Amino acid sequence: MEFVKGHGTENDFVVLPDLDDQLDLTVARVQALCDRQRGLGADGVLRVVRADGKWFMDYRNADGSIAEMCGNGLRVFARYLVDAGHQPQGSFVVATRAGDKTVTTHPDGSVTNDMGPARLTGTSIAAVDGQGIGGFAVDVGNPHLACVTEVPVESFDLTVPPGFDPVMFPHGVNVELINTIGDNALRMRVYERGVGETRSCGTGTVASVASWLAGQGKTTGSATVDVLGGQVFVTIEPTTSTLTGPAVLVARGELDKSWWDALQ
Ligand SMILES: N[C@@H](CCC[C@H](N)C(=O)O)C(=O)O
Repeated sequence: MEFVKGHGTENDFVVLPDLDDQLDLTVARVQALCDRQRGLGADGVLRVVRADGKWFMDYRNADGSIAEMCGNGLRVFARYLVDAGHQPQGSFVVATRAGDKTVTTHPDGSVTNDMGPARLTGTSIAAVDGQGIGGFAVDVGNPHLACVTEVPVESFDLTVPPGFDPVMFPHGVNVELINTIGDNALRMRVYERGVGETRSCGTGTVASVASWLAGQGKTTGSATVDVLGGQVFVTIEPTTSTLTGPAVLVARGELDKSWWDALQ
């Protein structure tokens, strides 16, 4: 069983090509694959399926839970399809649980995702390190609470999950902490639902820019977002948003069949 390891701004993934939709990707298998001691190690798994003439990105968080969308994963997924010869360089559509997304791969290895609309659904408070930090709830296909703060994001302890309002976010939420660091330039840290702190979150960067704009009374604009694993560029438009950033394939290999079969 083939695997590929890749990352987008160090948000890392195990890519599992399963074109004919044969794999039984159980929670235990996802957890083992993502475990950095007993598996390959990753923030999530991207299962590559070809269904009804379309590519489908089956995304799983490291804890085995299913999420609707993954922005960094989508770039890695697109890079894999081009690298494997399944798609020519350029634009094509990938189906996700949050709908069809157009991706455009570039010769320098970067990828631009059309992420769809970033919808602001209200305001709420994240409890981080004993502090209440206000932010906007943003739906980028998956749920975010994106909090612009003047407290330096480096100072927060994200080894502990942030608290949030379970009524507003009944299915959990990804929490972003954001500083403005220059003209149209942000820095972000993120605590991801189903994973913990990661070095980047693509949907989180889109939510962050939408929240930062909303704080200025704006609904459109662009910004770079520095994350622990690099930098991405986000544009928010009236009816959609785009995310551009690197997508790197690191390794490919074979999973051991007896290891896989022993996991239920
Ligand atoms: N890292 C991803 C987001 C993955 C899903 C998220 N943890 C969730 O549960 O919604 C990204 O790059 O967007």
